[in-house]
Amino acid sequence: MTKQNVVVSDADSQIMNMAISVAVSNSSIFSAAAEKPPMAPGGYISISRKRLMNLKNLDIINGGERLTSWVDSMKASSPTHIQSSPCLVKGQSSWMLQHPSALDTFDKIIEVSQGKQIVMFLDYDGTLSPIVEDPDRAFMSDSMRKTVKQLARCFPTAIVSGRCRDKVYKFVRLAELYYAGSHGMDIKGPAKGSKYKKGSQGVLCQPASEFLPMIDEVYKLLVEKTKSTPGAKVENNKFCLSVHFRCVDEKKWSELASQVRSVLKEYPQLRLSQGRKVLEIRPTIKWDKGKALEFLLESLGYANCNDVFPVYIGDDRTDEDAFKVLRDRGQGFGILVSKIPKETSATYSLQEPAEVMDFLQRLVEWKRQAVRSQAML
Ligand SMILES: O=P(O)(O)OC[C@H]1O[C@H](O[C@H]2O[C@H](CO)[C@@H](O)[C@H](O)[C@H]2O)[C@H](O)[C@@H](O)[C@@H]1O
Repeated sequence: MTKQNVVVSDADSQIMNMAISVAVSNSSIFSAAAEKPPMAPGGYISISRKRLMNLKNLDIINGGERLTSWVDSMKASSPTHIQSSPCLVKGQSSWMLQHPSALDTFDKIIEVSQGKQIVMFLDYDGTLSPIVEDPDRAFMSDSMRKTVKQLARCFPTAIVSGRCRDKVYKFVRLAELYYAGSHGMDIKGPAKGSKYKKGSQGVLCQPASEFLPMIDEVYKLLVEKTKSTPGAKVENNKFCLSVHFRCVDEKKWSELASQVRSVLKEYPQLRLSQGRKVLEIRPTIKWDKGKALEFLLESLGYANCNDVFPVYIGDDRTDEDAFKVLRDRGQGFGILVSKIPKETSATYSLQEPAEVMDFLQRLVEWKRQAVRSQAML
């Protein structure tokens, strides 16, 4: 297995020149000589954005893909493979022009939201809490909790997470928020204390409830199957499952992919996608974080409404569904939390949870100031 740097050439939009290092094996992507792209200057391999997206967005239905594609995708999504290079720095600045910092453009953002109701959607892991090795210890700081609490007093606010709703609630511990767990497949309104609460606000939506027994069954099978792979961790997120490989030695990723695939091939009703060093398994129903966002806007009374301004902040591929919805609606915008250039439908960017907190605090400050000014009129 050889390691080579890959520069993503973006013929269509010429946006991205990000450099990632991919361990190139005899994968389906690179195996056929005719399919090998020519070497670009500087020893980089140049592949088209379309091909990279095929690799990155590998949405593997019931294990039909070649195993090497799984492993390539796991590597391509792995931050440990990102290396600094002049090309990356250049790519970073051109990407930042396309996706400016939401902090630097704060005044512009406020200007376009004028007269509209801002509604906030916040992903959890990597957005409100830093990414850590142990998923059970992804705690949110007290200052972030305080900020989100203040935010929810100013705007309707929802947490949209891949985690099961109960677990994300245990981390956030704010009853006044909307929660959409299991990648939006489990939505509940605020228990108390929200002026944006509508009706009784119990469970609002569980579109995958019939999959519960299957998810439980597959969870047990995956735990059993992957127990021989050191560091692998299967997380039951109620309507979906996560197989973590952050703590698995890279040499064992192929073994883990093979174990997961052997279980999933018996369950064509489930599909697999990828997050940050995690394989995500969920029902094949047409429901995702984007649909959850639309459902929540509707529940809040903002369906077909022109004066709403939804803002979605997230760091993961699963957040792209919500970014796309906002793009397509032409309402509000998405903010991608990332230190590195990524293909995204988000409009703006923030580097890390600390910057997310700064941005949320500025929103709160702006709103308070606006209310004060209004009261003085
Ligand atoms: O939608 P999110 O709230 O971002 O949830 C996506 C997954 O997040 C968690 O995993 C990620 O964070 C962990 C803790 O920092 C990290 O160890 C892991 O590598 C990341 O993938 C969560 O554990 C998953 O269940 C969620 O699906």
